[in-house]
Amino acid sequence: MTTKPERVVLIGVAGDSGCGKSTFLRRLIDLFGEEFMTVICLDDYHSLDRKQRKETGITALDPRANNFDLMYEQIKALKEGQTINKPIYNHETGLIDPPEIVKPNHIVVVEGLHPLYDERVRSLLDFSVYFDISDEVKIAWKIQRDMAERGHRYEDVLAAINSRKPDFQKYIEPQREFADVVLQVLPTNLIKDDTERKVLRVRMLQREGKEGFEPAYLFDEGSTINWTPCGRKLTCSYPGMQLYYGSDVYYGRYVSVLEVDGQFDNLEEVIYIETHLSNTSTKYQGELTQLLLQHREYPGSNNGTGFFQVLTGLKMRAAYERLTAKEAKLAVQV
Ligand SMILES: Nc1ncnc2c1ncn2[C@@H]1O[C@H](COP(=O)(O)OP(=O)(O)OP(=O)(O)O)[C@@H](O)[C@H]1O
Ligand SMILES: O=C(CO)[C@H](O)[C@H](O)COP(=O)(O)O
Repeated sequence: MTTKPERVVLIGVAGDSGCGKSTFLRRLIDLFGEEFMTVICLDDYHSLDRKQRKETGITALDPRANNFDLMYEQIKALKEGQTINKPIYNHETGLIDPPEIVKPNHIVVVEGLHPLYDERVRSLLDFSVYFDISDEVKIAWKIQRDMAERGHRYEDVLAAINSRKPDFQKYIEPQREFADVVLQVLPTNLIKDDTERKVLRVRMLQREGKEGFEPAYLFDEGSTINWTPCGRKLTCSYPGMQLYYGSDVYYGRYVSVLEVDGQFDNLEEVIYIETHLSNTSTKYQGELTQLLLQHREYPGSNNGTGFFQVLTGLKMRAAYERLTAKEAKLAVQV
């Protein structure tokens, strides 16, 4: 940590395992800097260790396997500027290790399966995102990672995903109702019966009416836009690229929707898309493209997943700047 924060800004990053949360956190570090930001992984609040879960048949996704009272007390304490003694869940051993000291920081990110599940924890968050990856894409990503990097067999990966599904639908997925931004990753509409899942359709749902959050839009705020940017200024090989902007109702609330279907052939050309977006919360024209280019090696940098992850990060930075400026103003008035 650099200096003692006047105001701790709390960010929630929710989603199932293997949905791109770690990649997103790396993008947040690019924006805030490692020193300025502390990440709390909510797996550390598992109250049942691996053996206990196996014995009881309760999964880690089930609230009964997690200590929400402690989670709330400790996140609240951090937000109030206090140091906490946080438990640690050890993924290597499956055991709960002795706790560690965590100091408050300017930005505290709470990431994992349940940041929006408990009403008390949720109410502490200043900004939140939910990673909503469709089953088809989740399976493709998990199979690619677990087979290539962890030596798992195809059938085992599939069985693991299926065994988590009932609790995922009961306890994890419903949290998307409460997120300020939902990033949906779906199969492309550009290829009929695509099975490779390399080309993706990505949607960024931005909550309307949240104080200080101005959703990004394409061309004209409030309109419905379908845009095919391929041509002289954007190189698109097969199957091309399609953008959409419009409004929708999501869990009974208005959201602004931005969508990118397809992939970028040349990342430098993303600037062309960026210049047609407004309310991006960038500090200069081209910053979004620059941030993408900075880590072109991250998964998804060449499609809507990377693009919208960066845009969501910029919205979080804007929230941080607004909240800390407000705090500073109040301090001057006192
Ligand atoms: N945008 C993307 N495009 C393609 N593959 C991706 C993308 N994001 C993530 N993946 C794949 O999914 C894997 C998991 O991503 P990541 O580690 O960011 O997710 P996570 O939610 O933090 O997972 P875990 O909780 O299991 O650590 C990556 O190794 C990569 O194979
Ligand atoms: O969904 C998860 C969050 O990352 C894990 O499955 C959960 O934390 C249990 O971990 P492990 O499988 O290592 O015991």
